[in-house]
This record gives sequence, C-alpha cells and structure tokens, in this order.
Amino acid sequence: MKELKYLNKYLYKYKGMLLSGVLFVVLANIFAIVPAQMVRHALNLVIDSIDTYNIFDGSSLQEAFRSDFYQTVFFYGLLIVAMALMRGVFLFFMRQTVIVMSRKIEYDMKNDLFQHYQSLPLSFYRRNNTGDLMARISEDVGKVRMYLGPAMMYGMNLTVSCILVIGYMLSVNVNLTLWALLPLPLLSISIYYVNNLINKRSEDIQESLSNMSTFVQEAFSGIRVIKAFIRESDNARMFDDAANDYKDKQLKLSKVNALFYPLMLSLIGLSTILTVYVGGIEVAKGSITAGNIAEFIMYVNLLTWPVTSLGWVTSIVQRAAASQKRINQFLQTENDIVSTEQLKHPVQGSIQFDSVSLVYPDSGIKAVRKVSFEVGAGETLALLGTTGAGKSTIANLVCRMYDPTDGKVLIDGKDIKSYDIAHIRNQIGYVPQDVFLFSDTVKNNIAFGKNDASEEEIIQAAKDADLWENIKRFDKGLSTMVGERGITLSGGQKQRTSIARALIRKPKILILDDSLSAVDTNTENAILNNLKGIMKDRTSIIISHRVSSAKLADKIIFLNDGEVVEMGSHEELMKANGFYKDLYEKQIKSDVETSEE
Ligand SMILES: Nc1ncnc2c1ncn2[C@@H]1O[C@H](COP(=O)(O)OP(=O)(O)OP(=O)(O)O)[C@@H](O)[C@H]1O
Repeated sequence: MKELKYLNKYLYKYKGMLLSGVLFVVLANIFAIVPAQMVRHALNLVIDSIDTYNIFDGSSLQEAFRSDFYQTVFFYGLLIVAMALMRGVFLFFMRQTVIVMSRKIEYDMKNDLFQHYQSLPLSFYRRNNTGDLMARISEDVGKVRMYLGPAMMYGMNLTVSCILVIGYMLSVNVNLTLWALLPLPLLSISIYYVNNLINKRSEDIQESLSNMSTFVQEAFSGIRVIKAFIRESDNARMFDDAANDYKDKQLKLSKVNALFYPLMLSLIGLSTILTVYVGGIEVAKGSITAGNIAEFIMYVNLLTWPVTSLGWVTSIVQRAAASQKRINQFLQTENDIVSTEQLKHPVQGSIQFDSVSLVYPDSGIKAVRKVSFEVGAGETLALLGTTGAGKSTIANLVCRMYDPTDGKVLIDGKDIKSYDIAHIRNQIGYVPQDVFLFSDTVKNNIAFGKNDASEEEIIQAAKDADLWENIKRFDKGLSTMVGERGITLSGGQKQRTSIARALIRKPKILILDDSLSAVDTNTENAILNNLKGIMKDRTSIIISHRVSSAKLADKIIFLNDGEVVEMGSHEELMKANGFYKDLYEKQIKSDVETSEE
C-alpha cells in the first residue's frame, strides 16, 4: 500500500474538494438516518392512535381525532420526502466533489507521466515497449483513479454510515443490532471474492481483446504482404480463433456477474428476516416498539450498499496499489543524459570524437570502439561502412541520444555534456534512417522542424530537398495529407520530406542518416548540390552505403565492426587501395552495368 503514498501530493493539492466531499458524505448520511427515525415515530403513532380512536367510538370527538391524526401522519410524510430530497442534494454534491477531484488528479497524473516519459533518454524506449508505456499512462492511471474517486467516496461513506447507523442501532437495542448485522460481514467477504473473480476474468478479456486488436492492426498494416502471399484464408482462421477465445472469456465473466446480485439479495433478505424475527421477540418482551423493527429494516438497507462496497473497495485499492507500483517504476527512472554546465553559447559546428566507445546499455552491444576523428565547422564528413558497423551510433552520439561509455565527444572543442541539451539539439538537423511522418499535411510535417515557419521557408526547404516539384503535382499541394490518413508517398518522397524538415531549421550541424537511399542518383546529386549552398559554413555528416553520396565530402570515414578502418578524402582513400576503393569500384561497375541494361 505504501505505493499509494505518492498520491498524497495530489490529494493535498485538491484538499478543499476532498474535505467538502467528507462533509457532504456526513450530511447525506444524517439525512438518511433521520427519516428512519421518522418512520419509527409515524408507525408508533399509528399503532397507538388506533387504540385511542377505538376508545372514542360513536362519539363526535372521533371525527376530530381522525382529522388530527391524518394531519400528523401527512406532516411526517412531508418531512420524510423533504429529507430524502436533501439527501439527494448532498449525494449529488458528494459525487461532484470526490469524483470530480479524482478526474482532475487523473488529468494531472497523465500530464506528469507524459512529461516524465518525454524527459527520459532513448535507452528507456528501447528497454520498454510502446504497449507498456501506453498501458501505464491509460489503464494503470485509470485504476488509480478508481481508488481516488469511487473507492475513496464509498470508503468515506462506509465509515461514516457505519459509525452513525451502527452507533444509533446499538443505543436502541444491542441484541437486535447484533442479529440484524450478522449476515453483513459475510456479504462483504463474498463480494470481495466475487469481485476479484470478476476482475480476473475482465483482465483475461482485456488481454484477449488486445491480442485481437494487435492481430487486426497487423493484418491491415501488412495487407500488402498478406495479399501477395495469398494468406487471407489463414488470416481469417486465425482471426476466428482469436474471436472465439474472446467470446469464451466473455461468457465466463457473464457467469460470475450473474452470481453477484442473487448473492447480495439473499444475504440482505436473511438480514431482514432476522431483524423481523428477533425484533418480534424483543417487542413481545416490551424492550422495543414495533416502530423500531421498521426503523431497523431501513438501517439494514442503508448499510447494505456500504458493506457490499467494502469488498469492492478493498479490491480496487489492491489493484490501484499494483498499478501505482508500475507507474512509480517509470517515475523513478531517471534521465541519465544531463547537462553538466548548461552552456548555451552559439555553436560553430566543429565536431571531435576523442577515442569514443559505446556499449549500448540495453543490449550490451559494443557499437563503436575507440573512434577518433575531427570535422571542422563548415566541413562535410561522410560515414561509410558495412551494415551494423556503427554509423548510426555516431549520429546518436552527436545528437546526444547516448553518452559514450569511454572517450569524449566535443563540439567546438567543449565536451558535449557541458552544453544545455535542448540548445545543442536545436543546432542539429537530424534526418533519421527510419523516416517518420506524422498523420498531417506535408506542410506541417516540414514545418515541424521550425517553430512559426513561414510559407516561404517551407517552400524553400521543399525546394532544397528536391521535393517541391512533387508537391506541386499533388492536388492539394502543401495541404496534402500524408501518413496513415493521407496519400501514400513513395519511399524517396518520404525521405525528402524528412530532409526538408531538417533543412528548414538551418542547422549548424546536419546529419543525414542513410537519407538518400531511396532516391535515384540524379535526385541524390541534386540534393547534394543544394546542400553545398545551404551548408556553407555549416557542418554536415552524411551516412550512406553509396560512394556517390560520399565522394564529395571533405573527409570520408570507413567503419567496420565499430572501428575506423580508413579515413581521408576521396582522392586519399582511392590511393590507399583499401575498403573504400574496393567499394567504389564495385559500385561504379554495377552502376555502369545497370545503365547498359
Ligand atoms: N539503440 C540501440 N540499442 C541497442 N543496440 C543498438 C541500438 N542501435 C544500434 N544498435 C546495435 O549497434 C550496432 C551498430 O548499429 P548501427 O545502427 O550504428 O549500425 P549502422 O552502421 O548504422 O548499420 P546500418 O547501415 O545497417 O544502418 C548494431 O549491432 C545494432 O544492433
């Protein structure tokens, strides 16, 4: 339960609502108890009045007595109705304070959690899958809200009504109270077990539903592969299995649900029978009146829901504690990528790697080993190498997504760790290997790179990325929707949109991570030529598998298995007769062959 202590800060923030909630719970309970006493008075009055009425039999006073009697009973009736109304009003306010408070805390928690998520380094996202991140911000926060709202409200109601009602019942007759309340603990315990069973089965259903959704989502997003491999009927059978599993689990839950009300009603019925039976004996003994029996039946009814809710509240609290534990695990994860000096001075763009090694914390893979190089401000560096050689890792280190395990990355001669992180990332235009476009317009996807980008800037960026001609041909031009809800862009168009997004911010350091792989050599040349103009006095890192992207660079680094195996300009590396020359000749040869075909 200590996990739930984390929530105290939110309860403190909304203490006004919480305290008013308690007040309304007390008032609602008072207005529930007093009518029961009215019923006792009214019933006793009726019983007593019948005898008196009979005494006046035949006399004219009988009529006057009768109208007096009616008036008094009517008055009691009015009082009971008025109190029921008052109770309704306070119940309304009780919900309006406690439940509203829980929704506000839910909102705050989701925001806090989302902000915390965003502050965490990339390694956190590698360790935890998206489904888990989403589950904690939606389902787990939802379960915690159930504790802060309904559980807290019913918990308060239970405490207040037990103290008031049982206290009053005991003051009337201890023996009758004990008998009347006897079945209630049983009710509470059985509801606790039934409820746990319901929760367990609901979770099974949730899991089955999420399996089904994942299956459907994959089937739709992979529809091209499914159709090409003619796997539709297999898929339909697999869906049928998943749907069947879901149906079976739903039926199992319905069975337990069907048990809930009969169980509750039979135990309440037992309580009423005991009250009437033991109450009757007490009336015969003369220790209580008949009105007390009616009053006690009302009390038992008043206690039924709070006592039932005890089992329910207990299981909600347990589940909320488990959820909060999961949430706390993420909240306690700290960002280890922090700035040491928060430097914010302007950056020229020179980059130096000083014997840098990186072992990825999540996979333990040694991605780069003792890498050293220098690129002056305004120069272009090309990174070539086999797949998995560590090229993207170098980009990750320049963007400070990871810190080196050994060695130093320096920007303008200063350790990258001393810069303010947002400041340094603001100077970088990064085009990642796996292009990601938002389900939005082309315009907004490009403008994402720069706050308040003007239309002219967007068009210029699109021109620089050699995308403008394509956009002009779209029916809606810049307003064309892309991503899931929009048109399907070709691989090359996507890459160029991503390049335009990086170029629009006029970065001091531009990193293209295999960003020209899906464009033809002409487009590649056009973009690289544009870059020469734009990146004058700025630093570029071009990661590629193609020598055509690399040969114009001031410096070329050839990586193999995390190590620098060659470094120099195109001319120098051609003379070296090593990996680069080998790759160059193979690619030039295959280009010639392709053009001859
Ligand atoms: N975020 C990460 N967490 C853990 N391991 C990683 C991560 N990124 C890359 N790796 C591993 O580090 C090694 C180097 O990967 P990297 O992406 O730097 O290679 P690359 O040269 O860019 O390859 P490619 O040309 O195929 O893109 C690989 O073995 C890869 O599996």
